[in-house]
Amino acid sequence: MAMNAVDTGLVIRKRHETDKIIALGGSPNVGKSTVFNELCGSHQHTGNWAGKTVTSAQGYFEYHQNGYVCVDLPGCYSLMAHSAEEEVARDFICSDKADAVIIVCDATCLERCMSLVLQTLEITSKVVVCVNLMDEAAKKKIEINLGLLSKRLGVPVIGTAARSRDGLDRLMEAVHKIILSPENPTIRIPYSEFDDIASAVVSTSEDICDGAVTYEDKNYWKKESKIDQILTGKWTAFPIMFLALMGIFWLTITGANYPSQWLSTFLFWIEDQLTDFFHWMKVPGILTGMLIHGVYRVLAWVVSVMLPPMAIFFPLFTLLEDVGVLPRIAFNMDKCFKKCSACGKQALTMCMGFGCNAAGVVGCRIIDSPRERLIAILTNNFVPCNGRFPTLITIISMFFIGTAAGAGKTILSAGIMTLFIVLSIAITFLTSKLLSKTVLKGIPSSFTLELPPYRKPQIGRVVVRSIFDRTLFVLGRAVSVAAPAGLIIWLMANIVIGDKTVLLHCSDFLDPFGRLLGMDGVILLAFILGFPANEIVIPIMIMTYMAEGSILDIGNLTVLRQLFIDNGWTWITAISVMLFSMMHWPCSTTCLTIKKETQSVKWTLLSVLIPTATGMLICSLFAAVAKAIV
Ligand SMILES: Nc1nc2c(ncn2[C@@H]2O[C@H](COP(=O)(O)OP(=O)(O)OP(=O)(O)O)[C@@H](O)[C@H]2O)c(=O)[nH]1
Ligand SMILES: [Mg+2]
Repeated sequence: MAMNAVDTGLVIRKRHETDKIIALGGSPNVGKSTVFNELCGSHQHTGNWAGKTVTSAQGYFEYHQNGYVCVDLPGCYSLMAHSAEEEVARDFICSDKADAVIIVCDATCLERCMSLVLQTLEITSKVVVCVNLMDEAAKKKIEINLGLLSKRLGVPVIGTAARSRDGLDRLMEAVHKIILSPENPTIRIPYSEFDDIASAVVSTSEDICDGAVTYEDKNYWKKESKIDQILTGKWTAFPIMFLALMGIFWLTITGANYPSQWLSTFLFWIEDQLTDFFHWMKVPGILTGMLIHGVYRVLAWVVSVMLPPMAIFFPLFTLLEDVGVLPRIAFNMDKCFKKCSACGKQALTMCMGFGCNAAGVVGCRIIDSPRERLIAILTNNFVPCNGRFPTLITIISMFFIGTAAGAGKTILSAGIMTLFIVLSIAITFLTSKLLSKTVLKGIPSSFTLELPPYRKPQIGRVVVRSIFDRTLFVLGRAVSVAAPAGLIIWLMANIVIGDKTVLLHCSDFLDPFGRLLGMDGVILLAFILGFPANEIVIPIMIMTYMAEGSILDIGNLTVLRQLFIDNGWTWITAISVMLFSMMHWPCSTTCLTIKKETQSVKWTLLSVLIPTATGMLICSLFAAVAKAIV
């Protein structure tokens, strides 16, 4: 059998020499990563839209005492790759690295997945076809004759419902057998022998499915198209999106309010206990200062301010993602992006950016045209990521709403937050347009955006997974940055050079620049020190202001507000900080990711320069106008 050995550049990490390698390929959004996660116990990103997996992932599991390395590949419709991530899949399937290839198909539209199966069979006979989403097919009254399909294809065809692990054992049994069997050219029943039709020998996807897939209820998509008419309708789409966004923020702000206060009360109570304990142990004052008033205090702040909103926002976002709302949002925004000569899929990468800009930047691989991909990468940072939401929420609560929670007040804060997000999206459009008129000239390419079927999410699972995989992950990263930052700030606040502390020297130096932008030197310093992670910006401001005076109960927003006001904050400062928080340099992780994705220092620098310059321009304009009015 002819096999092209393609160098895939993918390093397979086997645990034992005898481990077997399984490739998991298939069309986009058919459940490859779900199969992968269930087999390997991993937590690859899954969700109901096409193009989540953009690089391959590896996992390990044992079945019948045999070791398997499983490779989760990006989705592709055919082995004729169009985009970077499809190439990853094609190269791996075409290389001879895999001992077996599982092609995952969607049971509700099997025909569409069949051409990839046929193409793969041209390359290797070690194929197992996994017809996934059998539960959905059953709901839609689609019947599939797996035996007949297997006969026609000449390889095992196994029905699964990966999300509930149904059929995965049978799948592995088949894989195990096919790996053990000697390599045979696939013996397929030629088309001429399919029952009564005898006109052609070459089988196509249609022929393979003919008679093996029956639709009992042909109108099953009627209900979905009705929902789509509303969600993507000319007059309804944008108001619904706006309200949904506001609803998410309302739930996040309302839900996070009390837990945030409880957490901070608790964590600062611990701080007191720790201080007493250090005193009792006769630990030198400098060490107590560094560890408790430096490291611990910033950590406590990051955790109490960030954890509750994230623990609410991420599950909500994941639910929308699993139902299938994300691609509808992209569909609605397609026209706007086209007008800016950018790609409609940028809406998807923008949505990813709300979670984490670095993830959004990697997600840009789903955009085929290099020009449009660069536009999406360069503007991703305009939507505030989860590290910046808490900053925005805290400032809104402190300066515009008051700290007492009431239904009216939280709706107002959700409204303000939504307006800021709409602004950030508007700036994304403007910058995309500007880029496509200047350094990244070109006409928009066309693409097909898939609207996946609505899927019922498993709510309990979504909540648990989004808390463990996303919330704790992001929090962990923030905490690991916050600890050393706390130490550095404490040192800067306690080392005196000349007549003042290093911290004061720095903030005094930055003060004139900060004032120009409607802020002050301390705030600008906090943004600069927050380069490793945006989450620590507010804690740094608090620490710096506190290094000058001293207050005790910083867990309380009213006290905190007073601290800020005592340091000269007005509503102008508050809005300037919010604007600058949305528009300044990307965090270090995002910068590194941009460098990796673009392979270019020039584009990385530009991606720092664009939001920073925009933020400076908008903040200084706002500050000048606002001060003139007041
Ligand atoms: N009802 C049902 N849903 C499933 C099943 N398997 C996967 N899903 C859902 O289908 C959606 C897509 O699953 P993924 O595993 O992300 O699909 P993928 O093929 O890896 O997608 P890409 O990486 O984007 O190509 C997710 O929302 C899953 O929860 C299943 O057996 N039944
Ligand atoms: Mg995937």
